[in-house]
Amino acid sequence: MKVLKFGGTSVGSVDSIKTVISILEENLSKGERITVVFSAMGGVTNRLIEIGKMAAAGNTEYVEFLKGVEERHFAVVRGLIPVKNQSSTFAAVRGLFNELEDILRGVSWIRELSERTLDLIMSFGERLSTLVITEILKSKGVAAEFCDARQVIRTNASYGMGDVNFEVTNHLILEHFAKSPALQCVTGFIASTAEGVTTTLGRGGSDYTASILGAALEADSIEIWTDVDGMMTADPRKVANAFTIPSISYAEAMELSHFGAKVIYPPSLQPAFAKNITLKVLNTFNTDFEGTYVQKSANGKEYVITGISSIDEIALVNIQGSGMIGVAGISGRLFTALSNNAISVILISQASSEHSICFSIDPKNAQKAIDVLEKEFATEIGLGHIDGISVEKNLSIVAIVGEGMKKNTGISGKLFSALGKNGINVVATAQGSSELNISVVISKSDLSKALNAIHGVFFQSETRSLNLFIVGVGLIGSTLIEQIRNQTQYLREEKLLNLNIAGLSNTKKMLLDPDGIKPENWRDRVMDEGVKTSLPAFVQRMIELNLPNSVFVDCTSDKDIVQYYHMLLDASISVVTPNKVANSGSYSEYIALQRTALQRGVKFLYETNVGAGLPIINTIQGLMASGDKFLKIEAILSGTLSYIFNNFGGDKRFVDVVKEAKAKGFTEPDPRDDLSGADVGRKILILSREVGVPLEPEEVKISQILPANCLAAPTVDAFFGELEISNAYFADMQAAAEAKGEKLRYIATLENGKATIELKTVDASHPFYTLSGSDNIVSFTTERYKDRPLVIKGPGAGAEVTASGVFADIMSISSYLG
Ligand SMILES: NC(=O)C1=CN([C@@H]2O[C@H](COP(=O)(O)OP(=O)(O)OC[C@H]3O[C@@H](n4cnc5c(N)ncnc54)[C@H](OP(=O)(O)O)[C@@H]3O)[C@@H](O)[C@H]2O)C=CC1
Ligand SMILES: N[C@@H](CC=O)C(=O)O
Ligand code: NA
Repeated sequence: MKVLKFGGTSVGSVDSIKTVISILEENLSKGERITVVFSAMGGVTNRLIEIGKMAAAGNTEYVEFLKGVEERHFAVVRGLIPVKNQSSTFAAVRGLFNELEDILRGVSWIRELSERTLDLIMSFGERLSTLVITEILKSKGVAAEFCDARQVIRTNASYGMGDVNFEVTNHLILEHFAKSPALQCVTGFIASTAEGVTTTLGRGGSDYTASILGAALEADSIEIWTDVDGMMTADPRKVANAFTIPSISYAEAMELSHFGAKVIYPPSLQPAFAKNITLKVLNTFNTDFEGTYVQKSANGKEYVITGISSIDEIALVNIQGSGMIGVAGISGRLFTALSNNAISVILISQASSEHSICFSIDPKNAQKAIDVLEKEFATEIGLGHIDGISVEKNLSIVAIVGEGMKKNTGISGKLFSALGKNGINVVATAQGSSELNISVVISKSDLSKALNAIHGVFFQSETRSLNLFIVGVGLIGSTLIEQIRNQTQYLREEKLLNLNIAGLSNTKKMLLDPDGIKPENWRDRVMDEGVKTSLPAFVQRMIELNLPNSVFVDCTSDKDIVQYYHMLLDASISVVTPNKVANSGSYSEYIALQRTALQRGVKFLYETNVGAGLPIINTIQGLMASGDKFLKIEAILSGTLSYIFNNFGGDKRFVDVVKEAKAKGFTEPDPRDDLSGADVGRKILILSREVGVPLEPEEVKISQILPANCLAAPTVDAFFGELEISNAYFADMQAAAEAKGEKLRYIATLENGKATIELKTVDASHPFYTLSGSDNIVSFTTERYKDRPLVIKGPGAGAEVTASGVFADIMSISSYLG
């Protein structure tokens, strides 16, 4: 035998009632013994309260409102009962409305709406819906019977939330059901006193009715039919990845619902839980879905936590003072005073120093709480034993819930690390010794970010998102987007990672979309929907969006963009860049960025600053972290110059090889940066800093390979013009080297704290002789690699290798964020 309860939305319209009827028919066709409880049609209870208040205020417009309610019920009768059977139901419905009209007239005469009268007014909602549905079932030949719960559920006279007398109630239920073999259609939410006065069951009322019936009748299960797919791991309006919890324990359901999950109200299901009855939360609008099973203990737990719940808005009250330390009874007095004034406390936290106690409450009680406590502790405040009482608003609570936390280590670590890595400050925290719940108080503006970040780390088999904001969609930026496009499926399937491009910009247009810009059509979207670029606006919007796991990717060579890095890192947003500007400015700037990233617990990654995708920076950082000491670095760090010296000669003019290098994507956006040695200068400067030599840019000694006329060229076009007329200069240089059987190499060296860059010729015995294409080569002589240096060699420029280095940095942030 089972009890089914249908909520307001399930019985809210002709269509939804049709579904309800088919669910009932299916049960009956299987020979199930069932009892059904109905809520009022969706919105009707609130409407009746409104109408009652209007009547009490003498506002006669309530009559119109009441007509609207009546029409909704008539529409159901017309829609679902055959014409020949309609008149008796219309008459019965009308009869109830006549009664209600009389009551409301009385209310409007005496201008008074007591809780007792309001309970009576509200009772019409369930009486009407249940009456109509019973008649529909009867018209379909089902042996159904209307059961007014006031006949079987007894409460005391606490109007608004009657206290159930279970002894009498259970007896009445058993008696009624013993003599009524027909399908009982029971009004939810309502009950009566022993004197027959109508009462209601308070929050979660119809669920309570189902639970009381289920427990009394020892049902096998209770089905709560609602309008969502069961209980979810988090509020789906805030966490797009939230999913239905298949199985949950009573205790977990209690904890989750305490913090806002409104699907069911488990305290009202206590009678069923006490009898160990399985509860199923099912969706009337998705009947095939399994829903959530609520049982004594949940089965087949896949995750260590069961769900995350939250309260959007709370106030945190803090009371502190040295006079509280070691003094017994302070908290007793505090909470008694609050309770005497009906201020309910949501969370409490006290440090073991006993210097302060903080607790959270509904913000609407904040002032009252202060007044109450200032009065209670007036003497202590006067004597200075208590400093005072402060209140902080605009806060939210997030709680992770689950029996899996019990005696399992690392869970709070995981929670706080997810918050920390996303720059979310924890204002207060509480964990009960039941280990069922860890709650944190955070700023309200971080709520959605916190929920998503926590959901991502605890429910790892779901796809996590990394939100990318890419500025610079030229050669490297656009290649990166293409690589992301090609990897989307692999990352989703194999790494459960969704790279969400949430922002894009070039110098002309920018587009931010937290829902994502697809790599397939980003050009069109930026063109069509983009607005005029403003970097400050881009960065500000990013910070405002406050998305979890955000990464800023700078694929420009812009000098001014760097000023935003600090702001971004400070807002706990990681930065990835191939742009060398930030790390090759002043040493203090370089160090400041490293420190900010470290302090904020986010990443600033720039592997492609040197040698494009070759693992040069990572190798140095690994060696440094493990305590190695660098004695010497010798390197070819320009893909462009490497390519030029590997391909120049014969009948190829120097200028043409430079143009080829540019066309192959090896050069800087301005190729003068490569040929002037500036780019290599920046790279050896960055390497110096990475190995602990704090050089300034002007300390790098660069010997020029360009003649003065090329260096002086004011524009890129003019520069190419000067290269054309200087061909003999380069040809002579090359010929001289060839004559010796040697090759030209532009070599950067760091030794004894000094960085130099020189054009040298190397013979066949030199390790740098055999380079080809755009190869870079770096030779590290360290204390551990002293006799034979550690050498890294390979293509050190080009769109694909650079973009893939940027991609790898992005992936390492994804692993870091967990
Ligand atoms: N090529 C290579 O092998 C390597 C390159 N790098 C570095 O990669 C970076 C990008 O190089 P590359 O792709 O060739 O350069 P491109 O000139 O092709 O692209 C630069 C992009 O940045 C945009 N941009 C520039 N300034 C701004 C700004 N202030 N606001 C918004 N957008 C801006 C440009 O917009 P618009 O299109 O409107 O001009 C363009 O989309 C450089 O820093 C380079 O040093 C690093 C390692 C290797
Ligand atoms: N222009 C650079 C690209 C990589 O940083 C080079 O040629 O090496
Ligand atoms: Na690199």
